[in-house]
Amino acid sequence: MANEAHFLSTSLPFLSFNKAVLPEFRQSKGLSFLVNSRISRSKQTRASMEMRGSGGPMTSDHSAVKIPHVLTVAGSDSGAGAGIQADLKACAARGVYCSTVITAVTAQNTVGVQGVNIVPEDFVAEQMKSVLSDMDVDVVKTGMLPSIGIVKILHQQLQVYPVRALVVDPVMVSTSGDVLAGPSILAVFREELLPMADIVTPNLKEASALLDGVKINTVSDMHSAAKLLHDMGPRNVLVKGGHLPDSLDAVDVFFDGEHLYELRSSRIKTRNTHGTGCTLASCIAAELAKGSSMLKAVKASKFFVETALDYSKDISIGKGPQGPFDHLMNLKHNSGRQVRFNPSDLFLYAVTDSRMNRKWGHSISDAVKDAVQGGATIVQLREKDIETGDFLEAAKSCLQICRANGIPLLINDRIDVALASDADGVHIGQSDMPAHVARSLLGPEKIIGVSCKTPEQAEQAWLGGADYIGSGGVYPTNTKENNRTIGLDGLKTVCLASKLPVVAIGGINISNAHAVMEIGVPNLKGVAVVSALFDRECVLTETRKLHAVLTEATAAAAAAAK
Ligand SMILES: Nc1ncnc2c1ncn2[C@@H]1O[C@H](COP(=O)(O)OP(=O)(O)OP(=O)(O)O)[C@@H](O)[C@H]1O
Ligand SMILES: Cc1ncc(CO)c(N)n1
Ligand SMILES: [Mg+2]
Repeated sequence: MANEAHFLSTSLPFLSFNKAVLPEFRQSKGLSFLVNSRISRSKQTRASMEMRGSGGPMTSDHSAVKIPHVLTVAGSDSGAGAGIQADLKACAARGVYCSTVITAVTAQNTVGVQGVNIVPEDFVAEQMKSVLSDMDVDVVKTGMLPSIGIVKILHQQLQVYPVRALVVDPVMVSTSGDVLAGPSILAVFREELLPMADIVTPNLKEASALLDGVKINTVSDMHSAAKLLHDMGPRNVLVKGGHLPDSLDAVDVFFDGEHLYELRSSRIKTRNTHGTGCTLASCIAAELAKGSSMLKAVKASKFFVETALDYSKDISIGKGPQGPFDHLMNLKHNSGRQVRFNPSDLFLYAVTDSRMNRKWGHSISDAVKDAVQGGATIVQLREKDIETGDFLEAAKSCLQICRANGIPLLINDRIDVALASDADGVHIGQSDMPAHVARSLLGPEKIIGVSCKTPEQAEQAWLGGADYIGSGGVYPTNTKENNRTIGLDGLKTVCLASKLPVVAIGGINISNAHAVMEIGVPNLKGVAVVSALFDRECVLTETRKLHAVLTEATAAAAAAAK
Protein backbone atom coordinates (compact mmCIF):
# COMPACT_ATOMS: atom_id res chain seq x y z
CA MET A 1 0.00 0.00 0.00
CA ALA A 2 2.95 2.28 0.57
CA ASN A 3 2.97 3.14 -3.08
CA GLU A 4 -0.45 4.71 -2.95
CA ALA A 5 0.72 7.32 -0.50
CA HIS A 6 3.62 8.28 -2.71
CA PHE A 7 1.69 10.72 -4.74
CA LEU A 8 3.00 14.12 -5.49
CA SER A 9 1.08 17.08 -6.69
CA THR A 10 2.54 20.16 -8.15
CA SER A 11 1.49 23.46 -9.51
CA LEU A 12 4.73 24.00 -11.41
CA PRO A 13 4.27 24.57 -15.12
CA PHE A 14 3.65 21.10 -16.44
CA LEU A 15 6.37 20.69 -19.04
CA SER A 16 9.16 22.19 -17.04
CA PHE A 17 8.27 20.06 -14.06
CA ASN A 18 8.00 16.89 -16.05
CA LYS A 19 11.31 17.43 -17.78
CA ALA A 20 13.34 18.95 -15.02
CA VAL A 21 12.17 17.36 -11.82
CA LEU A 22 10.65 14.02 -12.73
CA PRO A 23 13.86 12.08 -13.46
CA GLU A 24 15.62 13.40 -10.35
CA PHE A 25 12.67 12.72 -8.12
CA ARG A 26 12.35 9.21 -9.41
CA GLN A 27 16.01 8.51 -8.96
CA SER A 28 16.38 9.98 -5.54
CA LYS A 29 13.24 8.46 -4.04
CA GLY A 30 12.70 5.44 -6.23
CA LEU A 31 9.01 6.24 -6.15
CA SER A 32 6.32 6.00 -8.70
CA PHE A 33 3.99 8.93 -9.00
CA LEU A 34 1.91 10.92 -11.37
CA VAL A 35 2.07 14.59 -12.04
CA ASN A 36 -1.24 16.35 -11.68
CA SER A 37 -2.89 17.10 -14.92
CA ARG A 38 -3.37 20.59 -16.20
CA ILE A 39 -6.79 19.63 -17.32
CA SER A 40 -9.93 21.69 -16.92
CA ARG A 41 -12.76 19.44 -15.85
CA SER A 42 -16.40 19.73 -15.05
CA LYS A 43 -17.13 20.61 -11.44
CA GLN A 44 -18.23 17.17 -10.41
CA THR A 45 -15.32 15.33 -12.01
CA ARG A 46 -12.94 17.79 -10.51
CA ALA A 47 -14.40 17.31 -7.08
CA SER A 48 -14.08 13.56 -7.32
CA MET A 49 -10.53 13.84 -8.63
CA GLU A 50 -9.65 15.99 -5.68
CA MET A 51 -11.13 13.45 -3.33
CA ARG A 52 -8.77 10.88 -4.80
CA GLY A 53 -5.93 13.26 -4.10
CA SER A 54 -5.23 14.00 -7.70
CA GLY A 55 -6.98 17.27 -8.44
CA GLY A 56 -4.73 19.47 -10.46
CA PRO A 57 -4.17 23.10 -11.12
CA MET A 58 -6.94 24.39 -13.32
CA THR A 59 -6.53 26.50 -16.35
CA SER A 60 -8.53 29.70 -16.50
CA ASP A 61 -10.46 28.31 -19.46
CA HIS A 62 -13.47 26.86 -17.70
CA SER A 63 -15.41 26.21 -20.86
CA ALA A 64 -12.94 23.63 -22.22
CA VAL A 65 -13.61 20.12 -20.99
CA LYS A 66 -10.62 17.87 -21.53
CA ILE A 67 -11.11 14.16 -21.23
CA PRO A 68 -8.25 11.91 -20.13
CA HIS A 69 -6.26 10.76 -23.18
CA VAL A 70 -4.23 7.63 -23.86
CA LEU A 71 -2.14 7.23 -27.01
CA THR A 72 -1.57 3.61 -27.95
CA VAL A 73 1.43 2.74 -30.13
CA ALA A 74 0.68 -0.80 -31.25
CA GLY A 75 -0.20 -3.20 -34.02
CA SER A 76 -3.58 -3.78 -35.63
CA ASP A 77 -5.29 -7.16 -35.11
CA SER A 78 -7.71 -7.84 -37.96
CA GLY A 79 -9.70 -10.14 -35.67
CA ALA A 80 -10.04 -7.15 -33.30
CA GLY A 81 -9.45 -9.14 -30.12
CA ALA A 82 -5.99 -7.75 -29.32
CA GLY A 83 -3.74 -4.91 -30.44
CA ILE A 84 -5.00 -1.46 -31.36
CA GLN A 85 -8.60 -2.66 -31.48
CA ALA A 86 -8.47 -4.02 -27.92
CA ASP A 87 -6.83 -0.80 -26.76
CA LEU A 88 -9.59 1.35 -28.27
CA LYS A 89 -12.31 -0.76 -26.69
CA ALA A 90 -10.60 -0.92 -23.28
CA CYS A 91 -10.16 2.85 -23.16
CA ALA A 92 -13.75 3.39 -24.30
CA ALA A 93 -14.96 1.07 -21.57
CA ARG A 94 -12.99 3.07 -18.99
CA GLY A 95 -14.26 6.44 -20.26
CA VAL A 96 -10.94 7.59 -21.69
CA TYR A 97 -10.14 8.96 -25.16
CA CYS A 98 -7.70 6.82 -27.15
CA SER A 99 -5.63 7.92 -30.14
CA THR A 100 -3.66 5.37 -32.16
CA VAL A 101 -0.27 5.06 -33.82
CA ILE A 102 -0.19 1.85 -35.85
CA THR A 103 3.19 0.10 -35.99
CA ALA A 104 2.16 -3.00 -37.93
CA VAL A 105 -0.89 -4.46 -39.58
CA THR A 106 -1.44 -8.12 -38.82
CA ALA A 107 -3.67 -10.59 -40.60
CA GLN A 108 -4.89 -12.40 -37.52
CA ASN A 109 -7.87 -14.37 -36.28
CA THR A 110 -8.77 -16.82 -33.52
CA VAL A 111 -6.57 -19.48 -35.13
CA GLY A 112 -3.35 -17.46 -35.23
CA VAL A 113 -1.37 -14.80 -37.06
CA GLN A 114 -1.35 -15.37 -40.81
CA GLY A 115 0.70 -12.33 -41.81
CA VAL A 116 2.48 -9.23 -40.48
CA ASN A 117 3.09 -6.05 -42.42
CA ILE A 118 5.35 -3.62 -40.58
CA VAL A 119 4.56 0.07 -41.11
CA PRO A 120 7.64 1.97 -42.40
CA GLU A 121 9.55 3.63 -39.57
CA ASP A 122 9.27 7.18 -40.88
CA PHE A 123 5.52 6.76 -41.16
CA VAL A 124 5.30 5.56 -37.56
CA ALA A 125 7.24 8.73 -36.66
CA GLU A 126 4.83 10.85 -38.69
CA GLN A 127 1.78 9.38 -36.95
CA MET A 128 3.37 9.98 -33.53
CA LYS A 129 4.21 13.55 -34.37
CA SER A 130 0.70 14.23 -35.68
CA VAL A 131 -0.88 13.09 -32.43
CA LEU A 132 1.66 14.33 -29.90
CA SER A 133 2.18 17.77 -31.42
CA ASP A 134 -1.53 18.49 -31.50
CA MET A 135 -3.29 16.67 -28.68
CA ASP A 136 -2.83 16.70 -24.92
CA VAL A 137 -1.84 13.08 -24.44
CA ASP A 138 -1.73 12.07 -20.77
CA VAL A 139 -0.34 8.55 -21.03
CA VAL A 140 1.34 6.54 -23.81
CA LYS A 141 0.81 2.78 -23.92
CA THR A 142 2.90 0.58 -26.18
CA GLY A 143 2.04 -2.83 -27.59
CA MET A 144 3.64 -4.43 -30.65
CA LEU A 145 6.90 -2.60 -31.48
CA PRO A 146 8.19 -4.80 -34.28
CA SER A 147 11.53 -3.16 -35.10
CA ILE A 148 14.50 -1.58 -33.38
CA GLY A 149 13.94 1.60 -35.39
CA ILE A 150 10.36 1.95 -34.11
CA VAL A 151 11.55 1.69 -30.49
CA LYS A 152 14.13 4.37 -31.18
CA ILE A 153 11.49 6.65 -32.72
CA LEU A 154 9.30 6.23 -29.66
CA HIS A 155 12.26 7.13 -27.46
CA GLN A 156 13.00 10.29 -29.47
CA GLN A 157 9.40 11.44 -29.68
CA LEU A 158 8.90 11.10 -25.94
CA GLN A 159 11.93 13.32 -25.37
CA VAL A 160 10.33 15.99 -27.54
CA TYR A 161 6.79 15.47 -26.22
CA PRO A 162 6.96 14.19 -22.65
CA VAL A 163 3.84 12.60 -21.18
CA ARG A 164 2.75 11.81 -17.63
CA ALA A 165 3.36 8.08 -17.82
CA LEU A 166 4.52 5.35 -20.19
CA VAL A 167 2.94 1.88 -19.97
CA VAL A 168 4.96 -0.75 -21.81
CA ASP A 169 3.39 -4.08 -22.77
CA PRO A 170 6.47 -5.80 -24.23
CA VAL A 171 4.56 -7.80 -26.84
CA MET A 172 6.69 -10.52 -28.41
CA VAL A 173 4.60 -13.62 -28.89
CA SER A 174 0.83 -13.82 -29.47
CA THR A 175 -1.33 -16.15 -27.42
CA SER A 176 -1.36 -18.46 -30.43
CA GLY A 177 2.44 -18.72 -30.22
CA ASP A 178 3.19 -16.54 -33.25
CA VAL A 179 6.17 -14.20 -33.06
CA LEU A 180 5.24 -10.49 -33.17
CA ALA A 181 8.69 -9.12 -32.32
CA GLY A 182 11.76 -11.35 -32.70
CA PRO A 183 14.73 -11.85 -30.35
CA SER A 184 16.68 -9.11 -32.16
CA ILE A 185 14.39 -6.62 -30.39
CA LEU A 186 15.50 -7.71 -26.90
CA ALA A 187 18.56 -5.49 -26.63
CA VAL A 188 16.70 -2.26 -27.46
CA PHE A 189 13.82 -3.29 -25.18
CA ARG A 190 16.28 -3.72 -22.32
CA GLU A 191 18.42 -0.70 -23.02
CA GLU A 192 15.96 1.94 -24.24
CA LEU A 193 12.34 0.91 -23.66
CA LEU A 194 12.34 -0.49 -20.13
CA PRO A 195 14.29 2.39 -18.54
CA MET A 196 11.64 4.83 -19.87
CA ALA A 197 8.68 2.82 -18.61
CA ASP A 198 6.55 3.69 -15.60
CA ILE A 199 5.33 0.12 -15.74
CA VAL A 200 6.22 -2.89 -17.87
CA THR A 201 3.71 -5.77 -18.12
CA PRO A 202 5.33 -8.91 -19.59
CA ASN A 203 3.57 -12.27 -19.69
CA LEU A 204 5.59 -15.30 -18.56
CA LYS A 205 7.26 -15.92 -21.92
CA GLU A 206 8.14 -12.25 -22.39
CA ALA A 207 9.55 -11.97 -18.86
CA SER A 208 11.63 -15.07 -19.50
CA ALA A 209 12.92 -13.73 -22.86
CA LEU A 210 13.87 -10.39 -21.32
CA LEU A 211 15.79 -12.31 -18.62
CA ASP A 212 17.84 -14.40 -21.06
CA GLY A 213 15.59 -17.43 -20.98
CA VAL A 214 15.32 -17.93 -17.21
CA LYS A 215 12.56 -20.46 -16.37
CA ILE A 216 9.36 -19.02 -14.83
CA ASN A 217 7.05 -21.83 -13.76
CA THR A 218 5.83 -20.82 -10.30
CA VAL A 219 4.58 -17.75 -8.44
CA SER A 220 7.88 -17.69 -6.59
CA ASP A 221 9.72 -17.59 -9.97
CA MET A 222 7.46 -14.64 -10.87
CA HIS A 223 8.61 -12.81 -7.72
CA SER A 224 12.26 -13.21 -8.69
CA ALA A 225 11.54 -12.24 -12.30
CA ALA A 226 9.71 -9.06 -11.21
CA LYS A 227 12.70 -8.02 -9.11
CA LEU A 228 15.23 -8.76 -11.85
CA LEU A 229 13.17 -6.86 -14.44
CA HIS A 230 12.92 -3.91 -12.08
CA ASP A 231 16.73 -3.75 -12.10
CA MET A 232 16.49 -2.98 -15.84
CA GLY A 233 15.00 0.41 -15.06
CA PRO A 234 11.19 0.47 -15.19
CA ARG A 235 9.53 2.17 -12.18
CA ASN A 236 7.09 -0.73 -11.72
CA VAL A 237 6.83 -4.28 -13.01
CA LEU A 238 3.78 -6.49 -13.44
CA VAL A 239 4.57 -10.09 -14.36
CA LYS A 240 1.29 -11.54 -15.67
CA GLY A 241 0.42 -15.10 -14.80
CA GLY A 242 -2.33 -15.73 -17.34
CA HIS A 243 -0.30 -18.64 -18.73
CA LEU A 244 0.88 -20.05 -15.39
CA PRO A 245 0.48 -23.84 -15.54
CA ASP A 246 -1.80 -25.61 -13.01
CA SER A 247 -2.99 -22.42 -11.42
CA LEU A 248 -6.54 -22.14 -10.09
CA ASP A 249 -6.26 -18.38 -9.66
CA ALA A 250 -5.11 -15.83 -12.22
CA VAL A 251 -2.06 -14.55 -10.33
CA ASP A 252 -0.04 -11.50 -11.35
CA VAL A 253 3.01 -10.24 -9.44
CA PHE A 254 3.47 -6.48 -9.01
CA PHE A 255 6.75 -4.94 -7.81
CA ASP A 256 7.21 -1.22 -7.25
CA GLY A 257 10.87 -1.45 -6.28
CA GLU A 258 9.99 -1.67 -2.63
CA HIS A 259 7.04 -3.99 -2.13
CA LEU A 260 5.94 -7.14 -3.91
CA TYR A 261 2.22 -7.78 -4.29
CA GLU A 262 0.55 -10.99 -5.45
CA LEU A 263 -2.62 -9.88 -7.21
CA ARG A 264 -5.06 -12.74 -7.47
CA SER A 265 -8.41 -13.10 -9.15
CA SER A 266 -10.48 -16.11 -10.00
CA ARG A 267 -9.43 -17.84 -13.22
CA ILE A 268 -12.41 -17.69 -15.56
CA LYS A 269 -12.97 -20.92 -17.48
CA THR A 270 -13.23 -19.68 -21.04
CA ARG A 271 -11.51 -19.90 -24.43
CA ASN A 272 -12.00 -16.15 -24.88
CA THR A 273 -8.69 -14.88 -23.47
CA HIS A 274 -7.19 -13.45 -26.68
CA GLY A 275 -6.18 -9.86 -25.99
CA THR A 276 -6.27 -9.94 -22.19
CA GLY A 277 -2.71 -8.57 -22.02
CA CYS A 278 -3.35 -5.64 -24.39
CA THR A 279 -6.57 -4.85 -22.54
CA LEU A 280 -4.91 -4.96 -19.13
CA ALA A 281 -2.13 -2.57 -20.21
CA SER A 282 -4.56 -0.15 -21.89
CA CYS A 283 -6.80 -0.18 -18.89
CA ILE A 284 -3.81 0.61 -16.63
CA ALA A 285 -2.94 3.50 -18.97
CA ALA A 286 -6.57 4.72 -18.87
CA GLU A 287 -6.68 4.64 -15.07
CA LEU A 288 -3.37 6.51 -14.86
CA ALA A 289 -4.71 9.09 -17.31
CA LYS A 290 -7.68 9.60 -14.99
CA GLY A 291 -5.26 10.31 -12.13
CA SER A 292 -5.05 7.00 -10.33
CA SER A 293 -1.93 5.81 -8.51
CA MET A 294 -0.09 2.85 -10.08
CA LEU A 295 -1.16 0.10 -7.70
CA LYS A 296 -4.80 1.20 -7.81
CA ALA A 297 -4.67 1.36 -11.62
CA VAL A 298 -3.28 -2.17 -11.80
CA LYS A 299 -5.85 -3.57 -9.37
CA ALA A 300 -8.78 -1.87 -11.12
CA SER A 301 -7.54 -3.14 -14.48
CA LYS A 302 -7.15 -6.71 -13.32
CA PHE A 303 -10.66 -6.59 -11.95
CA PHE A 304 -11.91 -5.20 -15.26
CA VAL A 305 -10.30 -8.06 -17.23
CA GLU A 306 -11.71 -10.66 -14.85
CA THR A 307 -15.21 -9.16 -15.06
CA ALA A 308 -15.12 -8.84 -18.86
CA LEU A 309 -13.93 -12.45 -19.21
CA ASP A 310 -16.68 -13.64 -16.91
CA TYR A 311 -19.37 -11.78 -18.86
CA SER A 312 -17.93 -13.07 -22.14
CA LYS A 313 -17.09 -16.61 -21.13
CA ASP A 314 -19.70 -18.22 -23.35
CA ILE A 315 -19.58 -15.97 -26.42
CA SER A 316 -18.40 -17.66 -29.58
CA ILE A 317 -16.46 -15.72 -32.22
CA GLY A 318 -14.26 -17.60 -34.70
CA LYS A 319 -13.37 -21.26 -35.06
CA GLY A 320 -9.91 -21.20 -33.48
CA PRO A 321 -8.80 -22.05 -29.95
CA GLN A 322 -8.55 -18.48 -28.59
CA GLY A 323 -11.53 -16.19 -28.98
CA PRO A 324 -11.85 -12.47 -28.23
CA PHE A 325 -13.96 -11.19 -25.36
CA ASP A 326 -16.41 -8.33 -25.00
CA HIS A 327 -14.90 -5.16 -23.53
CA LEU A 328 -18.07 -3.12 -23.59
CA MET A 329 -20.20 -5.53 -21.60
CA ASN A 330 -21.02 -2.94 -19.02
CA LEU A 331 -22.35 -0.57 -21.62
CA LYS A 332 -24.48 -3.28 -23.12
CA HIS A 333 -25.52 -4.61 -19.79
CA ASN A 334 -26.69 -1.28 -18.56
CA SER A 335 -28.07 0.23 -21.74
CA GLY A 336 -29.71 -2.88 -23.13
CA ARG A 337 -31.38 -3.62 -19.84
CA GLN A 338 -35.00 -2.95 -19.06
CA VAL A 339 -34.37 -0.77 -16.05
CA ARG A 340 -37.03 -1.52 -13.50
CA PHE A 341 -35.25 0.39 -10.81
CA ASN A 342 -36.15 3.95 -9.99
CA PRO A 343 -33.46 5.65 -7.84
CA SER A 344 -36.12 7.67 -5.98
CA ASP A 345 -37.26 4.35 -4.48
CA LEU A 346 -34.25 4.71 -2.17
CA PHE A 347 -35.93 7.62 -0.32
CA LEU A 348 -37.02 5.67 2.77
CA TYR A 349 -35.41 2.28 2.69
CA ALA A 350 -36.65 -0.12 5.41
CA VAL A 351 -34.33 -3.02 6.36
CA THR A 352 -35.89 -5.73 8.56
CA ASP A 353 -34.24 -7.49 11.49
CA SER A 354 -35.68 -10.69 12.92
CA ARG A 355 -34.17 -10.14 16.38
CA MET A 356 -35.95 -6.81 16.73
CA ASN A 357 -39.21 -8.21 15.47
CA ARG A 358 -39.01 -11.02 18.03
CA LYS A 359 -38.26 -8.54 20.82
CA TRP A 360 -41.42 -6.55 20.06
CA GLY A 361 -43.56 -9.56 19.14
CA HIS A 362 -43.98 -8.56 15.50
CA SER A 363 -44.10 -11.07 12.64
CA ILE A 364 -41.91 -10.17 9.65
CA SER A 365 -44.91 -9.60 7.44
CA ASP A 366 -46.68 -7.38 10.04
CA ALA A 367 -43.55 -5.30 10.46
CA VAL A 368 -43.19 -4.93 6.70
CA LYS A 369 -46.88 -4.07 6.30
CA ASP A 370 -46.59 -1.28 8.89
CA ALA A 371 -43.38 0.09 7.34
CA VAL A 372 -44.99 0.14 3.90
CA GLN A 373 -48.13 1.84 5.22
CA GLY A 374 -45.99 4.38 7.06
CA GLY A 375 -44.29 5.42 3.82
CA ALA A 376 -41.30 3.09 3.23
CA THR A 377 -40.39 3.27 -0.47
CA ILE A 378 -38.36 0.05 -0.67
CA VAL A 379 -37.99 -2.93 1.69
CA GLN A 380 -35.07 -5.26 2.25
CA LEU A 381 -35.48 -8.52 4.17
CA ARG A 382 -32.34 -8.96 6.22
CA GLU A 383 -32.82 -12.19 8.12
CA LYS A 384 -29.54 -13.53 9.45
CA ASP A 385 -30.79 -16.29 11.78
CA ILE A 386 -33.70 -17.90 9.99
CA GLU A 387 -34.07 -21.27 8.26
CA THR A 388 -34.05 -21.13 4.47
CA GLY A 389 -37.61 -22.51 4.19
CA ASP A 390 -38.94 -19.91 6.65
CA PHE A 391 -37.02 -17.17 4.84
CA LEU A 392 -38.62 -18.19 1.56
CA GLU A 393 -42.13 -18.15 3.08
CA ALA A 394 -41.50 -14.75 4.66
CA ALA A 395 -40.20 -13.43 1.34
CA LYS A 396 -43.31 -14.64 -0.48
CA SER A 397 -45.71 -13.06 1.97
CA CYS A 398 -43.78 -9.78 2.11
CA LEU A 399 -43.64 -9.74 -1.67
CA GLN A 400 -47.45 -9.78 -1.79
CA ILE A 401 -47.58 -6.78 0.53
CA CYS A 402 -44.93 -4.87 -1.42
CA ARG A 403 -46.41 -5.68 -4.84
CA ALA A 404 -49.85 -4.53 -3.64
CA ASN A 405 -48.28 -1.19 -2.74
CA GLY A 406 -46.04 -0.90 -5.81
CA ILE A 407 -42.76 -0.91 -3.94
CA PRO A 408 -39.75 -3.18 -4.53
CA LEU A 409 -38.73 -5.98 -2.16
CA LEU A 410 -35.06 -6.95 -1.98
CA ILE A 411 -33.42 -9.88 -0.20
CA ASN A 412 -30.20 -9.44 1.77
CA ASP A 413 -27.34 -11.74 0.62
CA ARG A 414 -29.49 -14.70 -0.40
CA ILE A 415 -29.64 -14.83 -4.17
CA ASP A 416 -31.26 -18.27 -3.95
CA VAL A 417 -34.12 -16.88 -1.84
CA ALA A 418 -34.51 -13.91 -4.20
CA LEU A 419 -34.74 -16.24 -7.19
CA ALA A 420 -37.07 -18.73 -5.51
CA SER A 421 -39.48 -16.04 -4.27
CA ASP A 422 -39.19 -13.91 -7.43
CA ALA A 423 -38.35 -10.91 -5.25
CA ASP A 424 -37.31 -7.73 -7.05
CA GLY A 425 -33.60 -8.14 -6.32
CA VAL A 426 -30.85 -8.45 -3.74
CA HIS A 427 -28.63 -6.35 -1.59
CA ILE A 428 -25.11 -7.75 -1.19
CA GLY A 429 -22.09 -6.87 0.94
CA GLN A 430 -18.39 -6.79 0.10
CA SER A 431 -17.86 -10.31 1.43
CA ASP A 432 -20.77 -11.78 -0.53
CA MET A 433 -20.78 -12.82 -4.16
CA PRO A 434 -19.36 -10.11 -6.48
CA ALA A 435 -21.98 -7.92 -8.17
CA HIS A 436 -21.18 -9.20 -11.65
CA VAL A 437 -21.73 -12.80 -10.56
CA ALA A 438 -25.02 -11.82 -8.90
CA ARG A 439 -25.98 -10.04 -12.12
CA SER A 440 -25.31 -13.08 -14.26
CA LEU A 441 -27.36 -15.25 -11.88
CA LEU A 442 -30.26 -12.82 -11.55
CA GLY A 443 -30.41 -11.59 -15.13
CA PRO A 444 -30.78 -8.05 -16.37
CA GLU A 445 -34.10 -7.11 -14.78
CA LYS A 446 -33.54 -7.65 -11.07
CA ILE A 447 -32.30 -4.89 -8.79
CA ILE A 448 -28.84 -5.25 -7.27
CA GLY A 449 -27.53 -3.07 -4.45
CA VAL A 450 -24.03 -3.28 -3.00
CA SER A 451 -22.66 -2.00 0.33
CA CYS A 452 -19.65 0.25 -0.34
CA LYS A 453 -17.39 2.20 1.97
CA THR A 454 -14.91 3.53 -0.58
CA PRO A 455 -14.84 5.07 -4.07
CA GLU A 456 -13.06 1.94 -5.36
CA GLN A 457 -15.84 -0.31 -4.10
CA ALA A 458 -18.40 2.03 -5.70
CA GLU A 459 -16.56 1.79 -9.03
CA GLN A 460 -16.52 -2.01 -8.82
CA ALA A 461 -20.23 -2.14 -8.02
CA TRP A 462 -20.96 -0.02 -11.08
CA LEU A 463 -18.70 -2.14 -13.24
CA GLY A 464 -20.37 -5.28 -11.93
CA GLY A 465 -23.78 -4.05 -13.09
CA ALA A 466 -25.28 -2.96 -9.74
CA ASP A 467 -28.21 -0.50 -9.67
CA TYR A 468 -27.41 1.38 -6.50
CA ILE A 469 -24.99 1.36 -3.59
CA GLY A 470 -25.61 1.56 0.15
CA SER A 471 -22.92 3.55 1.92
CA GLY A 472 -22.09 3.69 5.63
CA GLY A 473 -22.06 3.29 8.56
CA VAL A 474 -22.70 6.96 8.59
CA TYR A 475 -23.10 6.87 12.38
CA PRO A 476 -22.13 4.13 14.86
CA THR A 477 -24.65 1.30 14.93
CA ASN A 478 -25.38 -1.81 16.98
CA THR A 479 -27.16 -3.60 14.15
CA LYS A 480 -23.94 -4.72 12.51
CA GLU A 481 -20.89 -5.86 14.47
CA ASN A 482 -17.40 -4.54 13.64
CA ASN A 483 -18.81 -2.11 11.13
CA ARG A 484 -16.46 0.78 10.46
CA THR A 485 -18.10 4.20 10.69
CA ILE A 486 -17.29 6.42 7.70
CA GLY A 487 -19.16 9.51 8.89
CA LEU A 488 -20.81 12.19 6.78
CA ASP A 489 -17.46 13.01 5.15
CA GLY A 490 -16.90 9.40 4.12
CA LEU A 491 -20.45 9.26 2.76
CA LYS A 492 -19.89 12.40 0.71
CA THR A 493 -16.62 11.04 -0.70
CA VAL A 494 -18.36 7.86 -1.85
CA CYS A 495 -21.35 9.76 -3.29
CA LEU A 496 -19.11 12.08 -5.32
CA ALA A 497 -17.19 9.15 -6.76
CA SER A 498 -20.18 6.91 -7.40
CA LYS A 499 -21.77 6.65 -10.81
CA LEU A 500 -24.73 4.92 -9.16
CA PRO A 501 -27.39 6.37 -6.87
CA VAL A 502 -26.59 6.06 -3.17
CA VAL A 503 -28.60 5.32 -0.05
CA ALA A 504 -26.99 6.23 3.29
CA ILE A 505 -27.03 3.62 6.06
CA GLY A 506 -25.86 3.13 9.63
CA GLY A 507 -27.26 4.64 12.83
CA ILE A 508 -29.68 6.93 10.99
CA ASN A 509 -32.87 7.98 12.81
CA ILE A 510 -35.38 10.81 12.96
CA SER A 511 -32.97 13.10 14.81
CA ASN A 512 -30.04 12.86 12.36
CA ALA A 513 -31.72 12.04 8.99
CA HIS A 514 -31.97 15.75 8.20
CA ALA A 515 -28.19 16.20 8.59
CA VAL A 516 -27.55 13.24 6.28
CA MET A 517 -29.73 14.59 3.47
CA GLU A 518 -28.18 18.03 3.97
CA ILE A 519 -24.80 16.92 2.57
CA GLY A 520 -26.40 18.02 -0.68
CA VAL A 521 -24.96 15.57 -3.21
CA PRO A 522 -27.44 14.89 -6.02
CA ASN A 523 -26.99 11.12 -6.16
CA LEU A 524 -27.71 10.65 -2.46
CA LYS A 525 -31.30 9.53 -2.82
CA GLY A 526 -32.35 8.58 0.70
CA VAL A 527 -31.65 6.78 3.94
CA ALA A 528 -31.80 3.11 4.93
CA VAL A 529 -32.86 2.32 8.48
CA VAL A 530 -33.18 -0.74 10.68
CA SER A 531 -33.53 0.07 14.40
CA ALA A 532 -35.19 3.46 13.87
CA LEU A 533 -38.21 1.61 12.48
CA PHE A 534 -38.08 -1.96 13.74
CA ASP A 535 -36.60 -1.64 17.22
CA ARG A 536 -39.76 0.25 18.20
CA GLU A 537 -43.15 -0.71 19.48
CA CYS A 538 -45.09 0.98 16.70
CA VAL A 539 -43.39 0.55 13.32
CA LEU A 540 -46.16 2.46 11.54
CA THR A 541 -45.76 5.62 13.67
CA GLU A 542 -41.97 5.61 13.47
CA THR A 543 -42.00 5.21 9.69
CA ARG A 544 -44.46 8.09 9.33
CA LYS A 545 -42.25 10.32 11.49
CA LEU A 546 -39.14 9.50 9.50
CA HIS A 547 -41.00 10.04 6.24
CA ALA A 548 -42.00 13.51 7.42
CA VAL A 549 -38.40 14.38 8.37
CA LEU A 550 -37.09 13.22 4.99
CA THR A 551 -39.80 15.09 3.09
CA GLU A 552 -38.94 18.28 4.93
CA ALA A 553 -35.18 17.81 4.43
CA THR A 554 -35.66 17.28 0.70
CA ALA A 555 -37.89 20.35 0.38
CA ALA A 556 -35.31 22.45 2.29
CA ALA A 557 -32.50 21.18 0.02
CA ALA A 558 -34.56 21.99 -3.10
CA ALA A 559 -35.29 25.51 -1.80
CA ALA A 560 -31.57 26.05 -0.99
CA ALA A 561 -30.58 24.95 -4.49
CA LYS A 562 -32.82 27.63 -6.10
N1 LIG B 1 -8.78 -17.17 -17.55
C1 LIG B 1 -8.49 -16.02 -16.94
N2 LIG B 1 -9.26 -15.59 -15.91
C2 LIG B 1 -8.99 -14.43 -15.27
N3 LIG B 1 -7.96 -13.65 -15.59
C3 LIG B 1 -7.13 -14.02 -16.59
C4 LIG B 1 -7.35 -15.24 -17.33
N4 LIG B 1 -6.37 -15.34 -18.26
C5 LIG B 1 -5.59 -14.25 -18.14
N5 LIG B 1 -6.03 -13.47 -17.12
C6 LIG B 1 -5.47 -12.19 -16.67
O1 LIG B 1 -5.38 -11.36 -17.83
C7 LIG B 1 -4.22 -10.54 -17.77
C8 LIG B 1 -3.35 -10.82 -19.00
O2 LIG B 1 -2.52 -11.92 -18.73
P1 LIG B 1 -1.85 -12.88 -19.79
O3 LIG B 1 -0.75 -13.56 -19.06
O4 LIG B 1 -2.90 -13.73 -20.41
O5 LIG B 1 -1.30 -11.81 -20.85
P2 LIG B 1 -0.89 -11.95 -22.34
O6 LIG B 1 -0.33 -13.30 -22.64
O7 LIG B 1 -0.01 -10.80 -22.62
O8 LIG B 1 -2.28 -11.78 -23.12
P3 LIG B 1 -2.50 -11.55 -24.72
O9 LIG B 1 -1.18 -11.61 -25.36
O10 LIG B 1 -3.44 -12.62 -25.13
O11 LIG B 1 -3.14 -10.22 -24.88
C9 LIG B 1 -3.56 -10.88 -16.44
O12 LIG B 1 -4.00 -9.99 -15.45
C10 LIG B 1 -4.04 -12.29 -16.15
O13 LIG B 1 -3.99 -12.61 -14.78
C1 LIG C 1 -1.40 -6.78 -33.06
C2 LIG C 1 -1.27 -7.57 -31.84
N1 LIG C 1 -0.74 -6.97 -30.74
C3 LIG C 1 -0.61 -7.67 -29.59
C4 LIG C 1 -1.01 -8.97 -29.50
C5 LIG C 1 -0.81 -9.70 -28.20
O1 LIG C 1 -1.59 -10.72 -27.99
C6 LIG C 1 -1.58 -9.57 -30.67
N2 LIG C 1 -2.00 -10.84 -30.67
N3 LIG C 1 -1.69 -8.84 -31.80
MG1 LIG D 1 0.47 -10.05 -24.42
